[in-house]
Amino acid sequence: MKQTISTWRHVFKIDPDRNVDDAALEAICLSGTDAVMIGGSSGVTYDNTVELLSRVRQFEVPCVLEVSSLEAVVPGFDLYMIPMVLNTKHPDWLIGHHARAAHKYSYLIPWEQLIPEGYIILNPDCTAAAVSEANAALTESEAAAYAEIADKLLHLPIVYVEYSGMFGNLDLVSAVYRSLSGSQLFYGGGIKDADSARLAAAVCDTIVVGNALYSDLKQALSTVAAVKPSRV
Ligand SMILES: CC(C)=CCC/C(C)=C/CC/C(C)=C/CC/C(C)=C/CC/C(C)=C/CC/C(C)=C/CC/C(C)=C/COP(=O)(O)OP(=O)(O)O
Ligand SMILES: O=P(O)(O)OC[C@@H](O)CO
Ligand SMILES: [Mg+2]
Repeated sequence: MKQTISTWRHVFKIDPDRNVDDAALEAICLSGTDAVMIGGSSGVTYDNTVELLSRVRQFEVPCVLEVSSLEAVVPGFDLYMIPMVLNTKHPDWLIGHHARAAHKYSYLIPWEQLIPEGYIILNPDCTAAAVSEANAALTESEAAAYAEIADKLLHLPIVYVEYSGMFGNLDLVSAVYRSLSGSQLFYGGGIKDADSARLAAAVCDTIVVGNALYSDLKQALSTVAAVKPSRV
């Protein structure tokens, strides 16, 4: 299925390292979300990714893999989102792992299905920040400067402001949004209900909802209608 991400307003991110029962997965996939993204920053394996993909594939919703580990790249997704951490202290997380992947597997890589994401990680306590050695202590204008480089110099299709596990500083997100002219802004972190979804959606293009699926599914599902026009 040919995918376009530019119309996405809402994405659910599900973690292969966490349990989701069949009823919950059905509700997520039939919720009207624009896409299901499979990913996590730890405990993601080939086996748990294949298993989750095959369960999601019972439904029509677009399903994309956010690659965080080379060992867990599984064929059969609609798209592969490739995080590049802009505010890392170590070049491995910006481009080093990626270059090693290309060096080893270039002939296997379906390049037209890969979409790079310029990550700006801002919750110092999340696993993704620890794994990728992110400098999460950025001011509003510093974060906007990273975004501007991603957009105007690197021409990345996505800038992803990541507050995984906490609701972010929306003044900062808004400053990032204003600095972009071409990149699509994804925001994720601490969206748990319709109100927080609406607030975040006002300052980005696409919201990503993850943890709330595991803490209060009903409230998490309500984030879809909060940001997407209702279907007739
Ligand atoms: C046919 C086919 C598909 C063949 C395969 C071809 C192939 C090998 C393709 C790979 C191409 C490629 C360039 C891969 C990149 C490899 C790689 C390892 C890149 C590094 C990615 C990265 C920067 C990871 C750091 C952590 C991070 C930013 C993860 C993003 C996801 C994220 C933030 C999840 C949130 O995690 P969660 O657990 O929910 O939350 P916490 O952090 O709070 O715990
Ligand atoms: O899990 P939450 O806090 O909703 O964040 C969503 C996503 O940005 C995580 O990568
Ligand atoms: Mg995780």
